[in-house]
Amino acid sequence: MHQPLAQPATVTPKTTHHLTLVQEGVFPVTRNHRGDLLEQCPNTGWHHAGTIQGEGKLAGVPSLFIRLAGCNLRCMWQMPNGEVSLCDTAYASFHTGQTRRMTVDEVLNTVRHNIGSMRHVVITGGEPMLQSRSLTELCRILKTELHLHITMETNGTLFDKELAPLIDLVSLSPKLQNATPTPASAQKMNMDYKGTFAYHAEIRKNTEAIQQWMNNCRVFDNDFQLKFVVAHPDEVDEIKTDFLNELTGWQPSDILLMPLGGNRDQLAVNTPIAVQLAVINGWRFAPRLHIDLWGNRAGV
Ligand SMILES: Nc1nc2[nH]cc(C(=O)O)c2c(=O)[nH]1
Ligand code: SF4
Ligand SMILES: [Mg+2]
Repeated sequence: MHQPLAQPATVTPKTTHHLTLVQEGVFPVTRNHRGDLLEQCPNTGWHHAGTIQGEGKLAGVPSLFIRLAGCNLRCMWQMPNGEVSLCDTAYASFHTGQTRRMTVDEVLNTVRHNIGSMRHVVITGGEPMLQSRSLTELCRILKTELHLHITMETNGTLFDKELAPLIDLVSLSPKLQNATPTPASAQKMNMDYKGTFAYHAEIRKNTEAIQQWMNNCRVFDNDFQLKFVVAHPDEVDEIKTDFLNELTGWQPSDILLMPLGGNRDQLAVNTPIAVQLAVINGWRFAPRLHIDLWGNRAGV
């Protein structure tokens, strides 16, 4: 059962902004923003808060996650075997029926009551940059008062110069052509191809915004990673031509290949492909440890 440990005091409001999160909001947690113990244990199945970062340069590092709702893209991948793989967090990006509005103070207090010995928070989505003004207020306090390391996962289509200095590791995950819905893939998922899907191809690539993030990292001594989802060897040509050749100031160790797949079966197919392509090009392979551990469960 939960240990009756002394809890940090809930801090009185100092902030003014709100954030729109998914239902689980800050995860995995055992206490709410007031410090009360929750009845249910987190989706990890553990009786304590926290998980490990499953992806990227900091894979394996104990972390708390903050998942914001809404995304400016609607990704859908056609696997080489014809299967369609939807965004692994579609409930956060475009099936956002159940969201949760919290004040920045409520988010901060939830972090305070659950952070324990962890030193890392990961802000993810959906696309967190759609709420960059509120995020700036949140991150300023996460850094100045809680002294936490902040990773932000973003699709790299948007930049914000106020927020950038506050992000210790910006995890840029630009989307390749393979992520754009097609009439056939949308139909397979019983979704309407029209409307926002049509914008995917237009807005998914913004190398100016990516370069601004990378330049800011150099100025403020922060780090970045360029994380590409792959399922097919041809995608490496596109990564080089459309992204790496247009960008300056990266090293091979900043380029990560992550296998396409939101569940264990899809990952099992695409992991050997991503590993081989990483080895051939001198880049890194990025696992998805949370999917290995918990499958496609949310809030882990
Ligand atoms: N443990 C864990 N690691 C993660 N790394 C990136 C995640 C994401 O969904 O953005 C994620 C996630 O949802 N859980
Ligand atoms: S950009 Fe990321 S969060 Fe948004 S739809 Fe694509 S995979 Fe999902
Ligand atoms: Mg993700």
